[in-house]
Amino acid sequence: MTEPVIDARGLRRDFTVRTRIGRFRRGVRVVNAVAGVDLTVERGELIGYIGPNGAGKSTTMKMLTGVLTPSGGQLTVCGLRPVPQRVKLAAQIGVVFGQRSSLWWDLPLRDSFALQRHLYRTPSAEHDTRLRRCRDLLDLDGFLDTPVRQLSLGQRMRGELTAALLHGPAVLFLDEPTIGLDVVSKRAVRGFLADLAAAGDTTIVLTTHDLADIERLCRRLVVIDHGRVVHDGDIAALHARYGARRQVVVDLAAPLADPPTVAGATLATVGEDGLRLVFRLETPSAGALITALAQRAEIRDVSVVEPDIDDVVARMYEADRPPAQ
Ligand SMILES: Nc1ncnc2c1ncn2[C@@H]1O[C@H](COP(=O)(O)OP(=O)(O)OP(=O)(O)O)[C@@H](O)[C@H]1O
Repeated sequence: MTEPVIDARGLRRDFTVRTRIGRFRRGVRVVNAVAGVDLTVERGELIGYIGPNGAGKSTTMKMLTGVLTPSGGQLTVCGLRPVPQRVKLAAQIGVVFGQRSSLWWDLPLRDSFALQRHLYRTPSAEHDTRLRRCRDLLDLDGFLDTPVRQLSLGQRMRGELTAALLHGPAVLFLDEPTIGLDVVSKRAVRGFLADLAAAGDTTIVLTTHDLADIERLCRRLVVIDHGRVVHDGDIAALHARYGARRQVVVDLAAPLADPPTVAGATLATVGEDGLRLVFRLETPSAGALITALAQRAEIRDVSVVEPDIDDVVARMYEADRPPAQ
């Protein structure tokens, strides 16, 4: 068996934070930002690394990319120890962190990419092939000659993704790559990542709060909360385990005095005019509910609303918390 691309055992990172106690005294408090994470990622996998604010996602990403030294545990990425072997690791990984740019602000994208090639000493033919592919798939040609500071956020993000891939990394780390992007750029970025994942050569670790990113891209979700992994599996298993409910929104032609009771569906709200009913589904299928309603009333429209990932995470959070004393 080949070695996993990412292998973390009991990975920890603490921060010591100064606090004020009363008016004059000061104390220190230790924050266990990452509190013993086990994570194994095989070559070619795409994982979603998700969790509520402050869960420890960015801290983990910083350790995986060699920016932060772990406080404990064992960690290898591409067989390397990220901090001591940071220079070697840089050749193996690509990083897109929303707040930081790897592009030169005053240069056109085209020149940033050329500099990138020199920095990484990428052979021209390889560089040109990869750039050609990114130009096509991310539709870069309209703004290749525009200075980076004049690009829209969506254009810049497409440029950042290209820059992260031109040296042919084995692993791509993406922190919120679609946050704040316009619809066209979001679609371009998601489509591009889906293709990259399907090709199977690049391992991708993605943190995001965007449900559409997760549903479109992540077969495997690793959920972290309070610095610990609380779920590692697919999205269906997550929904099943934490009982997030889909909703069925039904618009009727006329109000219905006494909506039918159907096993597996609970009437959650009725619109003010009585024309819109919202049901919470306990079972995977909305079929029985729609059939029962259609026998009693004229249905104008039906839509099924998937549970929000934040909702799932919130439930998970409640489930793991000890009951209030
Ligand atoms: N440099 C630091 N000094 C002190 N505490 C820190 C530092 N960096 C992170 N923390 C704390 O560690 C915990 C985890 O933070 P982290 O940024 O990793 O969370 P996150 O899951 O990425 O959150 P978000 O979704 O809001 O970006 C938080 O309680 C945060 O306040």
